[in-house]
Amino acid sequence: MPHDILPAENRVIVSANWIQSLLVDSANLRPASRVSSGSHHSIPVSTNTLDSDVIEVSLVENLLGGEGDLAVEIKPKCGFLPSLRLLSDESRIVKSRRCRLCMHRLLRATDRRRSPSGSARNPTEPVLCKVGTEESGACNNQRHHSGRLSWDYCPLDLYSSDRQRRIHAVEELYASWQATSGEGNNMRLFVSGKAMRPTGTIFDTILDKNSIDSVEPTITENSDDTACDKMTETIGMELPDDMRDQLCAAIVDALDDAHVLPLLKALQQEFDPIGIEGLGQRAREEDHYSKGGTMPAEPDQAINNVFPESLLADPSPTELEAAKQFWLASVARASTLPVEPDTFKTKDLRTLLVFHGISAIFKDCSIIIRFPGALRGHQSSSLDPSWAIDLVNGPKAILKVIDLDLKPMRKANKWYGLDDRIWRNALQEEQRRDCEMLQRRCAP
Ligand SMILES: O=P(O)(O)O[C@@H]1[C@@H](OP(=O)(O)O)[C@H](OP(=O)(O)O)[C@H](O)[C@H](OP(=O)(O)O)[C@H]1OP(=O)(O)O
Ligand SMILES: Nc1ncnc2c1ncn2[C@@H]1O[C@H](COP(=O)(O)OP(=O)(O)OP(=O)(O)O)[C@@H](O)[C@H]1O
Repeated sequence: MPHDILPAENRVIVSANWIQSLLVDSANLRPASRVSSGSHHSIPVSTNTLDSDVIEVSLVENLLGGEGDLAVEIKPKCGFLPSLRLLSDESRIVKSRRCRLCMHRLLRATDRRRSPSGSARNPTEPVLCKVGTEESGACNNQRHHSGRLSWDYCPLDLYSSDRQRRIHAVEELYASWQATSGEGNNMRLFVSGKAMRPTGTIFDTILDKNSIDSVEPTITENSDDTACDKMTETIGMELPDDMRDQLCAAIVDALDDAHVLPLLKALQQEFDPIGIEGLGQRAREEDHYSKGGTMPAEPDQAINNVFPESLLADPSPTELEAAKQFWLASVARASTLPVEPDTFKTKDLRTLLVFHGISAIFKDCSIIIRFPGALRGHQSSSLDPSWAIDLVNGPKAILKVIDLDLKPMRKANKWYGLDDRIWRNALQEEQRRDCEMLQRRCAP
């Protein structure tokens, strides 16, 4: 990543006691399920470190800005379709036409529908993207412009070379902000450094879920779930259409100026040549061959531990350096095409898993775009009715990429299992919908 799109960072020495009390005080801001799921590396303060009085920490610039600044955080997610040759006959049916995020959103909707209270809370069903080819990018989403209870943000739109599709993607991200009452993670808006909700209410911090819940009683009490689980029927004030359009266009301009999306997509794709499904298949093959057997015609259904523990240590500095050299070599080739999947037959499974973990970082990172001084007539404690966004006369937007920390390798089995659930559900949903359509057509 070029340094100019990374947050400025300084190493500073602070009191270990102070860090410890900060950790304790902030502990309950983090959703319990996220703490217990073990999805993160442990808090980087070892017992040893706390034995000394001081500790070196990383101080990162506040990207949200201050008084009068408007900031937007977006999480673009995965922007490409997997190589079809390496998919099973069944998964190819959906993975060739649906992007991962749209299928995941559908899985969440299915899970909600099946949960006892889910359907009542979420009257809408998200729309699946349906792509033609990735190149033509004929993303055939059904568009929702009137109601903002649902959204159909598709990353393939955002990463597309067609500006209209990029604009549409950002509009749908904005719709996700509205439909999730500002609690979704695909788009967040900040005014003078404070998280904003569609009602126009400004909160001290979006991490303070308690204050959000107390102000907005329709938010589910289960406040540690993911974006889609937060869909409620509550929609408050939204920006006037002209301001919203101005904002969406300015976001696309900032993304384009920084050339950040093609870079993210290249990193995602280059390090994920065969997909988690292909990696699982390879692991099964290696397991069978090492036991002297032959592969069964159908892959077994034991999806939870497809990768053995021995392959899941976190990457060593040597492995990370090798990955960096691999990336630099592919940049030097200056090819716009990803490395052919066949090339990876020579790479061992461990290397491919490390690569996959690196790809996962870029599929899950976020971008903060700040428009300095964009808010005219804005007071920090309230939204003055006369406030307006001026994205034309202010200084240039500042864009930075965040959340680029390494994913723990032990998540690989989870990634495999989730991918399996995601595509199987999409397949079932397609079949169910086809079946319903047929029934409607055939009804006397
Ligand atoms: O698997 P996904 O696509 O659901 O991504 C997870 C994210 O869910 P999302 O779909 O963006 O709402 C999830 O986002 P939230 O915490 O739900 O906002 C995390 O970013 C998670 O990564 P990590 O455990 O924090 O390292 C992400 O997990 P990884 O797959 O990146 O490991
Ligand atoms: N430099 C920054 N300036 C302002 N806000 C930031 C900055 N870095 C992160 N944030 C905010 O904090 C949130 C969490 O940061 P980040 O995603 O990097 O941490 P994390 O440990 O991965 O948390 P989580 O698991 O909840 O995503 C971001 O979504 C963003 O809103």
